[in-house]
Amino acid sequence: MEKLKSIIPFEIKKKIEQSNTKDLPSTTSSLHYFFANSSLFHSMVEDLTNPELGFCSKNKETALELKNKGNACFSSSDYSQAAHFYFQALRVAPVDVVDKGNKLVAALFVNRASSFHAWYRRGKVNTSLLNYEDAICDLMVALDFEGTSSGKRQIQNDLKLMEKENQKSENPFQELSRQEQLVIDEDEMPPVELQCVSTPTKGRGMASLFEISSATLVHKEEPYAAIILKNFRDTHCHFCFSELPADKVPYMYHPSKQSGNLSLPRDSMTSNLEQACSRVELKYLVLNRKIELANNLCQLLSEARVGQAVYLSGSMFNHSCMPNIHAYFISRTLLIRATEYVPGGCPLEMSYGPQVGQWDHRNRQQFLLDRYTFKCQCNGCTRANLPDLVLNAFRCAKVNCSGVVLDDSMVEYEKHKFCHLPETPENHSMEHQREVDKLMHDEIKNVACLMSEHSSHCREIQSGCCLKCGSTNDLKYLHATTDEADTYFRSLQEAVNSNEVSAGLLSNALSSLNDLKSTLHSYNKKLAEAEDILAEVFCSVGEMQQAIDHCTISIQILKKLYSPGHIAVGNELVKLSSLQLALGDASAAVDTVHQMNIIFSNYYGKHAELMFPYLQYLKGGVVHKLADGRKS
Ligand SMILES: C[S@@+](CC[C@H](N)C(=O)[O-])C[C@H]1O[C@@H](n2cnc3c(N)ncnc32)[C@H](O)[C@@H]1O
Repeated sequence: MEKLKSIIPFEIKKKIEQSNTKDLPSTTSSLHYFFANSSLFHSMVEDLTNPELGFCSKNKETALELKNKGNACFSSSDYSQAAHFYFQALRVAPVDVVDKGNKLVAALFVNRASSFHAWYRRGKVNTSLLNYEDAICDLMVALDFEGTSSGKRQIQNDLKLMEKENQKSENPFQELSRQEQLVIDEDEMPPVELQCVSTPTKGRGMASLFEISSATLVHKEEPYAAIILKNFRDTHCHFCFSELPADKVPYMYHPSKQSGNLSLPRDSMTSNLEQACSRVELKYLVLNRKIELANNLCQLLSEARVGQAVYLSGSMFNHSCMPNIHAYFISRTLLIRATEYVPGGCPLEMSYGPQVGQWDHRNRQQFLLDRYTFKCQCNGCTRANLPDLVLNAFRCAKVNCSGVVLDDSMVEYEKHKFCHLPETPENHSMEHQREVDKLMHDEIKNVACLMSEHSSHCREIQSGCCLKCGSTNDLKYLHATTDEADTYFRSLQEAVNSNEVSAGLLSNALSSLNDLKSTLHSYNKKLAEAEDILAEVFCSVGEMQQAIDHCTISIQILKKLYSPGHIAVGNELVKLSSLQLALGDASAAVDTVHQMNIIFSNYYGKHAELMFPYLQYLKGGVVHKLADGRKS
């Protein structure tokens, strides 16, 4: 009947829908005219009126014959045909006929149900043999035949699972995600039970009752829901978010690739690096490529945002601009690791983006307000800390004074933190942690002792006034000098990007570096950036020792701005070690790779090399160079 309904033309259906009783003669005659010319209609009428098969014509012999045909088909596993014969038999079987001691109609119903169940059973067997496509077909038939709603639900659930499995087996990247899963499964489980606690300024947050040592995995979670971002739909697996191998990616124009958001694929990076590391000649081209590689490697360290997901427990961790935990993903799994020793009961807080040492206080606050609509109340934003004091600071003009000089806007942002100096952590049980904190405290004293020793004085602190000795500095001159130096470095950076560095530009930049050193505080981030650009330039012209010297100074400043064990320092150490390897200084490279290893392990534990395979090549490069050195 449904088949018949489906062939009625749209116009007639519409006419019938919009009709009322007055239109009945016209609508029925249209229908009649249509069916009179339909062969399907005539064959159905014939079928229904055939005295042999008609509903009203019951015939014991025909029913038994059809039943036997059904049984034969059932025995040869042709369940579809068997069900068809049982169905036909039921139409003609008289209700009161008894066959082999049972009512024929009841037996036919049971047989028909058995042939439907046989579909279901065969579907299950196909599933266990991993023949998902066949299994799905079997279950679809079983679903059609199943009469009870609970049975239907059961089959529908089975079908859903089956379709998932089938998609996975079709996905070429499934193997890799399974491997990744193995790495995670074999790894340590979080040893600490975390607690959701209430905080005075940030709502609920997460903490551990017991102390946690650095590098400990504190949390692991699968997403509640996840979705891949539009730009990555053609290049990444929609389930595990991993990048598809190049030959599985359909070629097409990708705006994201054009704008450089997606870095080079990891595989090509590592093989290039491997090649580069194994070369002995220090040709300019090779060196140039190497620093390029190092730069690209560092870009790779900042993970591309491929998808978005909701993690129910993960979303309970609050933000801090001075985080003590680090979150990363392997496939869809969220992993959170402590990056420093955390005393029991202390909140576990990650960075939602900005960090002390990376951005100044004002930019961090603005970012968090714009992106997440909250005013940050973390320790980094409410208490004095060294990086915020020095990041953009000028140096005091007085000879041998290490104090910082702030301009108006820096003073405005720092002023309300002045009276909140970092507390000396008496309750910290770990010796190491106490020393780190003490060092930081001493450093603040060193650059801003007026504010740390006389908290009442802090409120009156003026821009241009050295926070250590109180002497006044000419802010106009300091700004003008650094602005001019900035322009030279910007030109140099542009020349590096377009491969057009000239001797003139380099010499201007070197004298500008001196200007910056004489005006900026020695931990100012601009100095680190200037040193970094110079390292790149010297590398590109093959002056490796100079490149290493500038890179080393940049790292020293970053260690003050962040902390010696911060991942930002680790990224720079990647560069330094590849420069040292290029120069053939194996023993220096050993030390750098060792430091780098500690940092990456702290942030990523056993997953460091899985996340950044090139770490292996840097280690391998060191081993090669050491072996070469022993031979010669
Ligand atoms: C992902 S939720 C964290 C859990 C949240 N505290 C709760 O009670 O459900 C992020 C929200 O926590 C609060 N929050 C997190 N870190 C904060 C911080 N450093 N300062 C102020 N509020 C913060 C903000 O309200 C923010 O929108």
